[in-house]
Amino acid sequence: MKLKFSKMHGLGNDFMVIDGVRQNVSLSADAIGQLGHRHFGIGFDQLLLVEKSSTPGIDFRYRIFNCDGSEVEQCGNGSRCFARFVFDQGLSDKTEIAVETAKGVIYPKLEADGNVTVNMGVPRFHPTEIPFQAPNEAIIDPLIVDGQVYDISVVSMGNPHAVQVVHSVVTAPVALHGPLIENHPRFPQKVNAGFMEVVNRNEIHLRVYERAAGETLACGTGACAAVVAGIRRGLLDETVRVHTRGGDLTISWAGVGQPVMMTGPAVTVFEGSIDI
Ligand SMILES: N[C@@H](CCC[C@H](N)C(=O)O)C(=O)O
Repeated sequence: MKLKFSKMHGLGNDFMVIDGVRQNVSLSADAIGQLGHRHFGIGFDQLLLVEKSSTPGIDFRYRIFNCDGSEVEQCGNGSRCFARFVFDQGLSDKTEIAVETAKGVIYPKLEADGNVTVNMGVPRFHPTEIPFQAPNEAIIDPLIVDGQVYDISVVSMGNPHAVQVVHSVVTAPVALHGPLIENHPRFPQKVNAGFMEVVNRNEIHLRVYERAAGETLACGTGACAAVVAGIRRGLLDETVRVHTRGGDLTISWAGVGQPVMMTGPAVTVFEGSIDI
């Protein structure tokens, strides 16, 4: 069978996006892993699958798979590409849609300037919602990694994040400590590890070692989690420019109980088809 797809990216976080509304798609974790391979496949950080939703008032269902084939709950850069894809492919003529994910509904909106703004939902902090092994909810938790104590803030944006503040993202040991944090036994479903350098109250630099994908050029949910963590620590104001290695995102959060808003680009690189 020939499977049609688009190759897209949000700030260099790259995706294979598949229309599962007009195509009958069934891919095993192994098959996704092969497609995701940078040398033997198409290559991507995540595969995004567009499906119909059976929930009244919801336009689509959004399924996300890391490049190792594992299904995950949320992907921020992917959500902007998802909205651009369904509009450009004629699956919807709406510029604002409601999209069901494994962990709640998100609301992407295509902006006149080509960017996409997404209401990413309300962040969660309770250890059981991450999940994270801790006696109670805290803004900062000490995590012992390789004999050192890391002050992390845990945030769920649907998917799990552990954010730490570093002096410089250039010298931060992302490749060395990212996998140790990702696989730390206190995170039973693993975690995305964020390294945030605060420039001022409205600007940060961020690198994220993503669960199952390694360091990516940008992580949308990682940016949301970092800004939320920075605001809770009293370091940041409500609206923050996040500089990633792949470019900039704007993230806003009005506080506990409020949704996180993310604005940034979504780019189609090419369309293709592959025999599966
Ligand atoms: N790149 C994404 C996050 C993708 C999922 C993540 N690796 C996980 O396992 O939770 C983003 O832009 O949010």
